[in-house]
Amino acid sequence: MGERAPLCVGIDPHAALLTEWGLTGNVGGLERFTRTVVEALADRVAALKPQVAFFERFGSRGLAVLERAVADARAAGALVITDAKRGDIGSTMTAYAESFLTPDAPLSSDALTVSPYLGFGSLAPAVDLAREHGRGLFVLALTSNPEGAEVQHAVAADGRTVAETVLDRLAEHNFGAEPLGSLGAVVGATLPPLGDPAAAVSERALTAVNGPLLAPGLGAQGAGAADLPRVFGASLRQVVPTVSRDVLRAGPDRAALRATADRWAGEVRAVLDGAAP
Ligand SMILES: O=c1ccn([C@@H]2O[C@H](COP(=O)(O)O)[C@@H](O)[C@H]2O)c(=O)[nH]1
Repeated sequence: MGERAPLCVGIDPHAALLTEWGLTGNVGGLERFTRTVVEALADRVAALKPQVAFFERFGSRGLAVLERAVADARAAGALVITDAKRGDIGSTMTAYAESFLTPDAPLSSDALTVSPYLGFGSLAPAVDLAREHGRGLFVLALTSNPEGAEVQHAVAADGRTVAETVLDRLAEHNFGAEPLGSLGAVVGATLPPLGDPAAAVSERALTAVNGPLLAPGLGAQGAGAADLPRVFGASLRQVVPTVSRDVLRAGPDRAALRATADRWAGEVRAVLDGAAP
């Protein structure tokens, strides 16, 4: 991740955070919050991850704030991973992919989170468009929330968990790419350690993805940097650690936002450096 902090910070303007920052709970507050985060962090962290839900809540004016944030963050050199978790039948998936992955789209992003739970093949239009335009996807495999297990831990006829099936499909797409392919997975940092009977994927499957592993769950959801080696094992070098509320709570002071992001960056760097090939 170069000179930038090896960290993705989420832009999640929760109603409670707007209040904590002394902002009004309207689109004006949303805009102030979002602009502050982008101005404080877009020049120092590897990636910013706006959570679309918090912008959609305000309708078209919220989406206008999101558009500007995406453009400003990219202009400042941060990668923008738009967290929209899109997934639908293939023909509709094309429209979702065009909304986030084509260069001229108002919400044109470096990467998009997508859901494979209408079948991995339904994501084909997004895969094709990401390839065509040099963008990335993060496919939900093992999410950080405990409820995800009832779907993602289910065992298919061949003995693999559903999550492992998703990882294996990504591995097919990224096979041979160097240093890594652009199709990644979402794998929560909150998961049980590899080898634990409750872990639904193997170290082999994670490593074989040969693409980035977006790891939410740090901070507010309880995971820490020290958990990453236990959860990811040999795939640690692929991990993109991501944190939202734990950094955002430091605002609205820009220096405090930067200091908190720097602290997280230091902690994850210490762990990731140990995994460098
Ligand atoms: O498995 C997942 C996938 C996505 N998320 C999203 O990441 C952030 C986490 O926010 P925190 O404040 O750091 O808990 C949020 O936007 C989620 O929708 C996730 O948590 N887990």
